Amino acid sequence: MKVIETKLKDCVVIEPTIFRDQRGFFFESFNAKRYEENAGIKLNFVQDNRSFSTRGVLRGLHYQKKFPQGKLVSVISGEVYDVAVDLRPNSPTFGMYESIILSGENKLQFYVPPGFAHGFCVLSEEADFCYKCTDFYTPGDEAGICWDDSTLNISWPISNPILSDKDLILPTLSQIKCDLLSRETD
Ligand SMILES: Cc1cn([C@H]2C[C@H](O)[C@@H](COP(=O)(O)OP(=O)(O)O[C@H]3O[C@@H](C)C(=O)[C@@H](O)[C@H]3O)O2)c(=O)[nH]c1=O
Repeated sequence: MKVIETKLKDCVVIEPTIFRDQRGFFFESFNAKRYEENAGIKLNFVQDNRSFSTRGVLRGLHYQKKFPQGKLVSVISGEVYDVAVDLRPNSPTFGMYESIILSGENKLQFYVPPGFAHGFCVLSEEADFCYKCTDFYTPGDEAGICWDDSTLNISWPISNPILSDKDLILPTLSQIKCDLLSRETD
């Protein structure tokens, strides 16, 4: 496996080693020992998620407040533009984002640490998306930032995305900044 650093502290891209033969391919999509030794991912994953979306769907940018989730995300089939935003107030890269194209073809994985917001938009006709989480989904703890926040200025490759009702009314980063800072001192 190859681990590629990003400009955001602790957020890495993983290129798994793919074994191909006449039958097709094989790869380890997770291995606790290797992912800790090579990519520094020490937290245990406790929940696996899968979502299916069609072209133009944008999910995000989501995070959990009291129970932050680290996410190891990848695409089984299709192609997405995936985004992580550093929301850790004490981080040198607070408020910055990283993006990557994930696809069934490139088989890349993106590790989005706890304390980040995460989202993606679908570039193919359909996308089958999967991710492991380091904490459980906690209804009521969910939060988000609007995808088109001008401060973040994310270079989304689509316009007029299809959003959930919940994602249509998310606040901006500046609107949640006080909340993030107050939680840091709790
Ligand atoms: C995220 C999640 C949702 N649900 C339920 C709640 C709801 O009825 C339905 C759809 O939920 P959502 O609209 O929040 O799904 P979605 O918009 O796909 O939310 C996900 O977006 C991506 C970008 C992430 O990073 C994830 O952490 C998660 O926030 O599924 C669970 O049961 N468990 C979960 O872990």
